[in-house]
Amino acid sequence: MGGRCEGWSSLFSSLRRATPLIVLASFLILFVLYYVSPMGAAAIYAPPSLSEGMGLSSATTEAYRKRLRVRGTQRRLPQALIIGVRKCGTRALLEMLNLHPHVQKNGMEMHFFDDDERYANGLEWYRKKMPYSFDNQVTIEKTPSYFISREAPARIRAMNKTIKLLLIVREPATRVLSDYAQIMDTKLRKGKQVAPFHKKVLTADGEVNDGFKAIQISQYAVHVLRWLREFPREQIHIIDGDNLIVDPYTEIDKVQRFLQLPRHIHPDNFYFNETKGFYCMRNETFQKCLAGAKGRPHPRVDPVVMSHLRLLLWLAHLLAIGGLGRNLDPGVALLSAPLPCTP
Ligand SMILES: Nc1ncnc2c1ncn2[C@@H]1O[C@H](COP(=O)(O)OS(=O)(=O)O)[C@@H](OP(=O)(O)O)[C@H]1O
Repeated sequence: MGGRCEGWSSLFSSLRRATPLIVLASFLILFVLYYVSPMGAAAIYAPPSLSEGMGLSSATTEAYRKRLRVRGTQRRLPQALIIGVRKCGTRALLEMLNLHPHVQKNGMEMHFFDDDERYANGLEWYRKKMPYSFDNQVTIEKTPSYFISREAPARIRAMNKTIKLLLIVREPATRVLSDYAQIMDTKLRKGKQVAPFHKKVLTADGEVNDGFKAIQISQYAVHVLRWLREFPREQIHIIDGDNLIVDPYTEIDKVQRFLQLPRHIHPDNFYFNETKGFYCMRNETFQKCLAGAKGRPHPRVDPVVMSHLRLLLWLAHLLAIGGLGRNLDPGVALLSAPLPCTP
């Protein structure tokens, strides 16, 4: 009897002696679980999969995502921006980069640097709109209209003169057609008429119609010159949007390197979706194709009109670069003048 009692009491006393050690070990385990558990990653990746499964709107998903805070994260100003060009694959680029664990996208177009009212809210307001990120992650925002904004380049430089800029372009006439397809879609939905493509892009005497905003946007050289006044060329990475459609990995891999990220995105992250006719994305936790508004069929246009437009836009680029031409002088006067807008 006495032997059994001695056994219990020695067990209790060793337990008592080990108590501080047990408490410390439990704290350590809890600490490690809290910071390293996959819940953190799950929280970050949960919204995209939820949005697919539950059909949440992207705005709802974005709002949900922005409220989630994982320990060790904070909201940061973007260290990279997709500045444009509209209809060149800016959304695909952002979503594809977001496959990288060191990238944290801001899903909504913020229009912070091209909208005076928003800009007046100040950088702290803008920072608070950004998603939570870890300190080894790059926060990326995309607003395609920064590209054509007069004010955006200097404002962005004032925020961070070493920021990395991503500019995705497509063959300029194809971009005009894509823009026209979107304008047409919106107008037809509202029961409005749309002028045929050739009437929108060319004047009656066969010149390029500079009054059409889609044409102004496709005159890349005029806008690029404005950016180059604020940023060195090495800080702007140009992505081939036509190639992103057919070979996304090659383009994304170049961006990974430009952003000095570990090479985490692989060819397997992309798969061709026959029904959609485009590449979709996947990683360990989700797969995603862009919504129907991306990759809508283009209206059929007379190939002669397209090649004429291509030639005229190419000439416009040369004139802008060479500083020749009546409307395309890249001098201060033109580059700082507001764009005429008659879409
Ligand atoms: N993987 C994938 N899936 C779907 N769409 C893709 C993809 N890669 C590039 N693209 C091209 O992206 C074009 C739309 O460009 P943006 O996202 O810049 O448009 S927008 O300015 O934000 O409205 C869109 O242009 P359109 O085809 O003219 O609609 C697509 O061709």
